Amino acid sequence: MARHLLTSGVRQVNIFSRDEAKQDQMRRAFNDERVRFFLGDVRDADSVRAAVTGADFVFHAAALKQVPSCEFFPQQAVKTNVVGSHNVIETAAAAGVRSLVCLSTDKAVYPVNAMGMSKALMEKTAQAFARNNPTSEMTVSITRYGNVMYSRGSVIPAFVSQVRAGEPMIVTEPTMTRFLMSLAESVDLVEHAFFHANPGDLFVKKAPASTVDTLARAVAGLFSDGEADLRVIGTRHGEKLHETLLSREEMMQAEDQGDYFKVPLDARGLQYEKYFSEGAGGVPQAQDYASDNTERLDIAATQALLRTLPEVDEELARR
Ligand SMILES: O=c1ccn([C@@H]2O[C@H](COP(=O)(O)OP(=O)(O)O[C@H]3O[C@H](CO)[C@@H](O)[C@H](O)[C@H]3O)[C@@H](O)[C@H]2O)c(=O)[nH]1
Repeated sequence: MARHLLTSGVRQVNIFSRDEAKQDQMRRAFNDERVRFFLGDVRDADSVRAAVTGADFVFHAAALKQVPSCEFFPQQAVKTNVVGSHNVIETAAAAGVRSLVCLSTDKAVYPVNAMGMSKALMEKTAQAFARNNPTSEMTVSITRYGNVMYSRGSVIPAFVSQVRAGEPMIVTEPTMTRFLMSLAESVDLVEHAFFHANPGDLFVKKAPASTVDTLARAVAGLFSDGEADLRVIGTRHGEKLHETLLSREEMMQAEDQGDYFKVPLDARGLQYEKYFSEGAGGVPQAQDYASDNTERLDIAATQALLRTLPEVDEELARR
């Protein structure tokens, strides 16, 4: 995101995070005076204030995001993903930020794990801010992602290194499906939200999906000449068989924007009797938008998608 912003000619990019070592790596990689680094933690509102003061746009991606670890430490997920997000929203609004995009996940829909539950509450916190502060200068919006391919700690780099080492590929449940998005597409989604959001809007990018079995075989086919060697270990703590980017109820409200769906804020107040109208009738036809009913990629199509990733090209060049 920062790289993308710098090429688009912004005046300054503030990067706020907890990890000084990673900041040091980024400082060297960017080597650009327009990038400023702020150490802190979203749990500490004072540290957030320094980073958002003077900013026009804020992109909030700070989170505990690993499903299994949040199952063991749910309070930590609440502190960072819920309380921390509240701190970011309130602090950014007070500092005069014009637009804040909060990153969420398909795991926030019908959540079954602590990570998804905490992200669902982050979404509610952002929507409640929009509903309760109609005169705020700041537009807060939400983007919901499926799996971002090759993101740190995710399954694709793990599969690549297992194949390269000649080790079996560790597969949880072969029939599990996941939406697949590239990092470039996830940057586009945030940009789309920055430019098109009304307060409280939620955006998703339409995306295809594959089973984990297909994904593993696609990686094996790209990085080895032999048969895929899969070791099935079963579902991990808190994992779902399929993910949902939009619930049926959200699909009923969603606006189809081509590559994106936008779900507008339900801005009604608590006095529901004001909204009574006769004759709504009928059962609205809508389905969840889920990884088991979106476009399904086979091995060849998954490989074609993987080949569009710069990380995969770099790895293949090292073969
Ligand atoms: O060694 C492994 C690790 C994972 N999986 C499976 O691969 C898929 C993807 O797993 P992973 O890359 O760990 O991603 P998720 O657990 O689906 O979660 C990621 O994708 C979410 C969006 O769905 C984000 O919200 C999370 O932050 C991010 O960690 C899942 O079906 C896993 O069960 C394996 O088969 N073997």
